[in-house]
Amino acid sequence: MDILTGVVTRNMLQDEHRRPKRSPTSTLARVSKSARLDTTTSLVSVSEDLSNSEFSNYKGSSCCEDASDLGGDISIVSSTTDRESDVCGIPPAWAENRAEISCGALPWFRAAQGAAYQNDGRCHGFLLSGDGGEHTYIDDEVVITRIGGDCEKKKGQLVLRKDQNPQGARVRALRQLVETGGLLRLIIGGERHPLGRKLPYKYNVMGEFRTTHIWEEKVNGHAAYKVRFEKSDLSRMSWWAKKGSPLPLPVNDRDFERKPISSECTECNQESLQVYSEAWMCLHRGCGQFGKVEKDVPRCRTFHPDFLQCRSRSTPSLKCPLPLSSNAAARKLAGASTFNEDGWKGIVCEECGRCMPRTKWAYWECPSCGWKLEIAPPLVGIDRVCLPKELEARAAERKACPPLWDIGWSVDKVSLSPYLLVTYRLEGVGSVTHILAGSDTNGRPGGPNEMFRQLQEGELGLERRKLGASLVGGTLTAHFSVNYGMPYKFIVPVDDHGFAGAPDVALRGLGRLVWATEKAAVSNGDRFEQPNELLVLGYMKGMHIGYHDDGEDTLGPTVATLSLGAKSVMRIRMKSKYYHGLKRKGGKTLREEDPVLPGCMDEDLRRELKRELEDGLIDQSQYELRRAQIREDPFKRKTAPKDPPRILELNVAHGDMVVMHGAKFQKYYEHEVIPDGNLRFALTARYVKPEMIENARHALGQFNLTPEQVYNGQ
Ligand SMILES: O=C(O)CCC(=O)C(=O)O
Ligand SMILES: [Fe+2]
Repeated sequence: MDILTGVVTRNMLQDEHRRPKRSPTSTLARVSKSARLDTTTSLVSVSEDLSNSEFSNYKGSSCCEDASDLGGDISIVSSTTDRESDVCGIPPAWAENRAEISCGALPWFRAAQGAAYQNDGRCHGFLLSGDGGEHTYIDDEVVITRIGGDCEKKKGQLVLRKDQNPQGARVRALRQLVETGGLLRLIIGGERHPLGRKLPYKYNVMGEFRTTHIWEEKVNGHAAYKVRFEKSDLSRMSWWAKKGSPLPLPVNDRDFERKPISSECTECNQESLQVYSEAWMCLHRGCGQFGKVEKDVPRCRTFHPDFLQCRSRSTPSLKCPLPLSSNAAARKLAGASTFNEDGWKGIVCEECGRCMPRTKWAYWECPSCGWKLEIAPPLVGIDRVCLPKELEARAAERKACPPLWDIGWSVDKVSLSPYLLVTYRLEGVGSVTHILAGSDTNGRPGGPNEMFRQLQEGELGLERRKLGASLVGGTLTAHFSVNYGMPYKFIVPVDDHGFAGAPDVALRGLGRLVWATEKAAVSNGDRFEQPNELLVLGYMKGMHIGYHDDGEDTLGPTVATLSLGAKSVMRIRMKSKYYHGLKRKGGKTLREEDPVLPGCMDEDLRRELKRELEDGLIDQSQYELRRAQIREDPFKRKTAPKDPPRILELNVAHGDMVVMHGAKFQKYYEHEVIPDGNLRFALTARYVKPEMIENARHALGQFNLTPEQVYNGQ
């Protein structure tokens, strides 16, 4: 097989070991539970001699859809899997968790949550998971499920909580597919997927389907939408067919005239299909007969055979508009700028079909089989990520950013000249020091321009890591990182990079940040603690770091960052729990500790009350009661802001340094950084308390800077 062109040779197709082990074909059709009423099911097809059957046309053991069948652009999906499964083939793409399936590898399914992925009003992909519950039916060609949404979890089950909106985006997008005959792709997977068979992977791409029907039913007293999908290519066996299933009936032998029964409602005079065998019911929510059946009719559970077995003729010209995988877009990056958004989206492994996010800076690597897609990133000059006027401005000509809240600040052109020094002070909490750079320092030998190049040339070991707290398991950070020196939070021990082997550019950065840390700490009248850890972050276009603090108990009070490359905005705001004085955002329980920070909600009232408590005018219980009363009022106000307002929004440019100082600052405030441009690095130095780290790892944080790496502010 030629990996690059994706040509799969005939020999490969006949490669014996790639074929599925098939038991002799049964002469009986698999009759699904709900189709039991009709034993003359049209799915029966018998062929003992597989070599003469359509089967030999299938690639590898995937006796059905594969990458190219699906209009995809991945070169090959290996046909073997050592996974145990009850099905006869393997999916064209798969994933081990929800974050992988929506990592961008599948351009038609980028939904981090929910069952459907829509874009521009069109539904491109739909995930069948256990959430469909008993409402989901699947056989080898037909899928019936509820469309999801508007549910709440009750005893582990998703329960509809209101009538579903007929104008909702998902309903409209699926209805549009019914009307136009457009195709979408389905995925099956999750914890309790609805197919009672062992599937090869956690999440499995099924293939292309048409959306044949969308209708309303009464579920738990509410109007709920259901949808019927039908496999678009009926000529091939579905990979999810049970091992040993007969081949599908040849297309030419099928009865395309078979249609579901439709009857008119005596009350609303509208037609409704007979979906269930047990009874016909009106499927129009406005009608008094909606969802009603005769009293003695058993609960409708079995789909009517005509509804299940009717088929639409395939239209070969119909294809899904988006390619199966984003591999072609990723491959185009070779030789171009790899730092655009496609550069960090996932791709599908061309060996084993796994959806894999980009976790490494310079390549994609499959965590299952090790297959790699490497792209030699071109060197991006600083003039490609900064405008000429940004590169030419001298520090003294740059504008300081006024605070967005009433806090003390000063602008100083002298103390750190040629830098512009802007200091923001939060009384009793700490400070933020912004050291603005300009053309006078950036272009110097060993300075930021050179460092920006060095960072791209070196093998730093930048990786995207798993987010500790995330709604969707397996979610990765939206930036790459590598840690040097003392160990720091999420970095696992095997990734330890001591300063001893650190590249020159990391040590140069450290030298600058030692200087900036000292200046900031001393100007606050505090002791200077020399940093012993350096975190390098790399951002490609569209990446960022969301709101967080750097206040782990292993860290000292000063955090200094040097910014290189594209400009960015750094936002700082009070944490919600201190702003609202609540234990949890949106909750009712008050925080015991209420520092009453400048600018917090109901600041004056809360401060006055605190004073009364401290002066002994009220006791703790009165204090709590009165605080609850204060909180009640503003919360009833519809205008109560959901998120605390920002206090600072700094425009951080190439060469700038920002120092946050004060343990309380990290405790009460949080920051985020949103780069604006193709490529940016941030080097952040902190002091990790050695007493909190095992002795054997202390040496990692020791360093000796050469005279060139020491920085003196020039
Ligand atoms: O990218 C930046 O400038 C900030 C990085 C940061 O906040 C961190 O490393 O904790
Ligand atoms: Fe941070």
